[in-house]
Amino acid sequence: MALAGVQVLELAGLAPAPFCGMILADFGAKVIRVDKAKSSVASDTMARGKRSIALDLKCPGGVSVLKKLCKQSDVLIEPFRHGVMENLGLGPDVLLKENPQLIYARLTGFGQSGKFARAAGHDINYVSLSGLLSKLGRKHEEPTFPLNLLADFAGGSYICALGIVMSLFERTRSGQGQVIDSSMVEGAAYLGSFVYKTQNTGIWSQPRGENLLDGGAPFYSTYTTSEGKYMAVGAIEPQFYKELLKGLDLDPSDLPSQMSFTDWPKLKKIFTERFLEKTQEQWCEVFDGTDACVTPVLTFDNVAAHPHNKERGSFVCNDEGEVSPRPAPVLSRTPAIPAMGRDPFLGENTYEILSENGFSAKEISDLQASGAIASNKPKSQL
Ligand SMILES: C[C@H](CCC[C@@H](C)[C@H]1CC[C@H]2[C@@H]3[C@H](O)C[C@@H]4C[C@H](O)CC[C@]4(C)[C@H]3C[C@H](O)[C@]12C)C(=O)SCCNC(=O)CCNC(=O)[C@H](O)C(C)(C)COP(=O)(O)OP(=O)(O)OC[C@H]1O[C@@H](n2cnc3c(N)ncnc32)[C@H](O)[C@@H]1OP(=O)(O)O
Repeated sequence: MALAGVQVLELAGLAPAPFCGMILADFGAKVIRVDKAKSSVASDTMARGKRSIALDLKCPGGVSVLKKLCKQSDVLIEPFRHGVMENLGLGPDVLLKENPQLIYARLTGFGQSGKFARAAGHDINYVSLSGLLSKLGRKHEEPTFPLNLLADFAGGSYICALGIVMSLFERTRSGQGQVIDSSMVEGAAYLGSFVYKTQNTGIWSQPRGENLLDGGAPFYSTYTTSEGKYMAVGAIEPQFYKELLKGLDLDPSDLPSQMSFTDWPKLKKIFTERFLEKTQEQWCEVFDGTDACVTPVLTFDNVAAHPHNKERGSFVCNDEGEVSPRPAPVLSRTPAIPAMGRDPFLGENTYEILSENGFSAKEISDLQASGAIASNKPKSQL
């Protein structure tokens, strides 16, 4: 796999860092999640392919274990607000001095500097500060956030994973590590570059929810079918719009022009009424295989069984019967091979990780006795 041979330490966090670690694990990195020794519940629901070591970083023994692990690792991902790592004596100055090749990824909401650097926050706060939330939502409604996908995962996990991979690549030339300041506000804003950089084109000239791509246009929207399911329509270009009208059995000469936005509400009403005439399956029969850009809104229950997704194997099922998306993108020679086993228990692999990283059996039992480490399988793995 592409990242084989790369050792990553992921300090346990809520959602963005876990997904970042999972991406790296899916593509072959050896990812070690560092859990709290005193914690009993894992909040990491994206632990695929990871192992877990439990350390108490509030005690000197735990800190020195992490330092030693960092000396032998390529990447550290830390998910705490600014200042937490420094307070633990694990700031980048300390760790990069001991291992100048370390890539020290700091995945936070507000970044390492600025007024909010030490403030608590969640996805919705980061998207709001990115400016993008003001653009999302239906007409006359409050801004609507797309679950916690935009900042946590797209602007957070993915952007941070990209930073890590770029740093690993750069390190092959310089031999040096570096610090990644991955702010979810900035990651989300950066993903919104298209919206920022098209502000003067006129496509956002109307209030929120009344534009081309924010649900204002009748040909870029969702519609309810006769049995209460939905179809997604994205027929922007005239040739595709023509196919849409054909599928809906509407005569263009009876309708206002496609780009007359003052007529969009009227056109939307016509489309709404037409979509209510058939079931989702019937509309798929009409539109599948055409260029009308009309697709069913699939649910988690039927997404893996859709013929297109099934043919490509876009979803995988693990040993516990849990269906999830296959890692993307697909690399031709070194594709990701997601692990199929269950997620690790907290501290399940503490002993094996320590011994792989040069700790003797005596050192491990001393650490255990001092409470610096914890394990779910204390005896069986010694
Ligand atoms: C909207 C999302 C958040 C969604 C989260 C949910 C998806 C999950 C939340 C709860 C989960 C459920 C729950 O766990 C129960 C079940 C468990 C089961 O296994 C699965 C199902 C569950 C139902 C489970 C399901 C889901 O997983 C949940 C519902 C987000 O937006 S996430 C993004 C949040 N923002 C950031 O990550 C930005 C950067 N971070 C921060 O700003 C802060 O970390 C944050 C998030 C505000 C939290 O602040 P907090 O004060 O709590 O932490 P920090 O200031 O960062 O400090 C951490 C302290 O911990 C100490 N520490 C760390 N490691 C160790 C260690 N190994 N040993 C000892 N101590 C440690 C560290 O020193 C800090 O201590 P101090 O405070 O003293 O400095």
